[in-house]
Amino acid sequence: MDQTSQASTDNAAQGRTVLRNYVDGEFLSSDRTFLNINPVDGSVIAEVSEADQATVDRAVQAAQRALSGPWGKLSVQERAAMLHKVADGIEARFEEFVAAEVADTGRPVQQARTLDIARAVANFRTFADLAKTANTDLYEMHTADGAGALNYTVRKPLGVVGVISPWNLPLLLFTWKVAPALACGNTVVAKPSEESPSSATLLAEVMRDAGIPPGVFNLVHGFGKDSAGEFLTRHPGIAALTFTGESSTGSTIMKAVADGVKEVSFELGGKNAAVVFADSDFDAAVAGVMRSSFTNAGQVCLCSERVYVERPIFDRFVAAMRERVGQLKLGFPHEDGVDMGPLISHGHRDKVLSYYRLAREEGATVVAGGGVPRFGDERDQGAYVEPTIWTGLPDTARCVREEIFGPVCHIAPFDTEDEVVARVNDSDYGLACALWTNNLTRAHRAARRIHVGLVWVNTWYLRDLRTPFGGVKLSGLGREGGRYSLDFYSDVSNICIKL
Ligand SMILES: O=C(O)C(=O)/C=C/C=C/O
Repeated sequence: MDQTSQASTDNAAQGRTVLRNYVDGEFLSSDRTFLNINPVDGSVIAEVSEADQATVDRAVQAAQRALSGPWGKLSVQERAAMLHKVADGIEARFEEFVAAEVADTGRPVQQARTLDIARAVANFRTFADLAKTANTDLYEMHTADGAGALNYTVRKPLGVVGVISPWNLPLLLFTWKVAPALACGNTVVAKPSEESPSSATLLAEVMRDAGIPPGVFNLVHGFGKDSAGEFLTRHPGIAALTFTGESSTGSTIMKAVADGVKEVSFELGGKNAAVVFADSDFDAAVAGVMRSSFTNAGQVCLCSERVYVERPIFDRFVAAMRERVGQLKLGFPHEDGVDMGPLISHGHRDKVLSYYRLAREEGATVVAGGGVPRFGDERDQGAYVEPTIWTGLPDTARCVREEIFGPVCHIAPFDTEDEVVARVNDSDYGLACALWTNNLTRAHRAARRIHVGLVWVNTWYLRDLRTPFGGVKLSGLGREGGRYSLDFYSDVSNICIKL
């Protein structure tokens, strides 16, 4: 491992950029690298230095030391001020972060600007301020001797927090975890997805330049078996682990941390429903379901892959969706008005296309899409798929029950509220649901009956960062957001004083 002060270097021999790990304030290359591929055209963006067990050990040890260094002595106000400086640093290099995110994912530049990087800044600022202003509990207690007792709660750092984040909203989700973990006084060893390492690596430079002390924030790259993610999960020096990704991986991580009885926060998969009642604002519902089905090429854990439409408007709704899907512009990230980019990788595209084939085998009517677009240029080497709509499948179909994580939805009619609530709840997942209705009483009633962590009514993915975020069943464990993050990233202790 050679140590340098820069997040990346040029591999002159190959003419490639090499992304580094960041451990104890130093950027480390390694003799093992993997390729980071641009999903727009299949080109190589960079080589990524893979962190071996020794590097992960070094990172955890540095993070442990940092807890008792200057970082551990900061007041919450001083910590918050540093996190605001990190947010300032992201803003100062905003376009570099946009470019990094777009290179790794091929998403429209407009989305990277208005969602991904903007939310990274918001995540740091929100949790810096929440940590400063959050209250804790105090209970005055009556006692038999009449003197009473006082109970008050204190939040203390957990220690070293392990972060494993996904490729679908890379910097948004990476900072959704790193920001509160640091705001609560912890130190962090974080592993971004191998599919989207660039923005997290750039963040390491911003952390260093903002004055975050060495060892407080550490970044390790890797993927697959026997790699940084596993080393991190199993490491005895990790006090808690937060993970966003597939449910099956979450289950594997849970087994790995079980012996150490570590705290885990999981934001996992979903097979989310959108429910459109006949009394909804039709155009708003069409626009909303287009967003919730095709945003980020359907690669958001909150996307609607199941759409239920009340029968009187079913045919009209399907026709409107078919027309709108035909108008979606698939293109290069920098093109004006582009709605959708490629999937994250050829591997993920193979998975989505396997469901496109399965749907036909299960008897779906392919209302729109169902294949691979042909551009006649370098995008044909990318990972694009057509946005797709199905109808006609039974609720038991695999395409209606399994998470596909692509730009696709199945639309089915329903007749009564009781029926659709039961069908929405008939799922192994329970993350999010979007309801479209102008009947206020029904909105409240149905929202409470649906077994998920997040319900949106007449909107989708409208986020107040103070609210709890997470799912039930296979969609996850725990809640993050607002004080829920403060409670997860802290040891909460009660102190009882006898008066
Ligand atoms: O918006 C958020 O804070 C969030 O966690 C989004 C998660 C999306 C997962 O695919």
